[in-house]
Amino acid sequence: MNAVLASTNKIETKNLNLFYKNFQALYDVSIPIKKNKVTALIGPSGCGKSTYLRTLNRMNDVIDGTKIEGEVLLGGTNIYGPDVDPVQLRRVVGMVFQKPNPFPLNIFDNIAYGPRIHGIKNKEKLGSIVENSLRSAALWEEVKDRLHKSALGLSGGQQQRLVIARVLAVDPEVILMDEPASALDPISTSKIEDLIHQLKNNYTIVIVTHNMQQAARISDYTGFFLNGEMIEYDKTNAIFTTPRDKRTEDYITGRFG
Ligand SMILES: Nc1ncnc2c1ncn2[C@@H]1O[C@H](COP(=O)(O)OP(=O)(O)OP(=O)(O)O)[C@@H](O)[C@H]1O
Repeated sequence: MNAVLASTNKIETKNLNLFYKNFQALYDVSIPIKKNKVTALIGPSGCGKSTYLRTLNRMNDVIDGTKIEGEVLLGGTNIYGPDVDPVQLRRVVGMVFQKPNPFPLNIFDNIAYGPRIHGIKNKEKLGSIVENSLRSAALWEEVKDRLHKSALGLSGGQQQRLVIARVLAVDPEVILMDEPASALDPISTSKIEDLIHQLKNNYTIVIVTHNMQQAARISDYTGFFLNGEMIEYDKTNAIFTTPRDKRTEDYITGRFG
């Protein structure tokens, strides 16, 4: 079997079309997203990467006038089906944005926020979720003595790891990241990249990035988007060394975008 098709799919999008009112932003996008792998989405500005990412946890639902056709299967279930609760879905498919967005609360309460909403009240249980999530996000050692200080006092890179810990605290299966390191300095970026590498042992990760070196460094699979179409999807190494489509080659060699 083709190596690209060999490992298990965590999410499959099938013939996805997305419209913002009369404007079509995605055309017939089909991608198999592999379990416990990092999939990078690359392409020039405005080609639909973030739009596609948002279809994976129905974040586009909150944008007025959005219409979607096709299927997004998560473990075989269409997430756009009538029985799916988008709030529950977003627990399973968490999201991290470009700018870290901690709540104006202390560090502990930022992480405990989601578990509390999902009904966990027990102090000890919350304490262990907070500690485990911060450990998994490689932040525990830096914040363990200031859990009751404001999260807004952390550096940008620490805030982004806090946001990742907040996502982990509700026990997701998939983590979507929209340019999670583009607002960070090189050292913080490298910490986030190391963290992504760790996290894929337990989670499936989809990341939008403008940085092709980053895509090459951290991802197992890469999808190249152009004008709302997914032009080419393959193992990252193949995309960067032997792209099949001339447009992919032009993009990765810097001829446009
Ligand atoms: N809420 C919206 N309403 C209308 N059009 C939108 C909306 N969001 C995005 N678009 C349009 O959809 C297209 C795809 O945008 P999208 O943000 O998904 O691209 P992108 O590849 O993520 O871009 P960038 O790399 O610059 O973030 C663009 O033409 C954009 O202007």
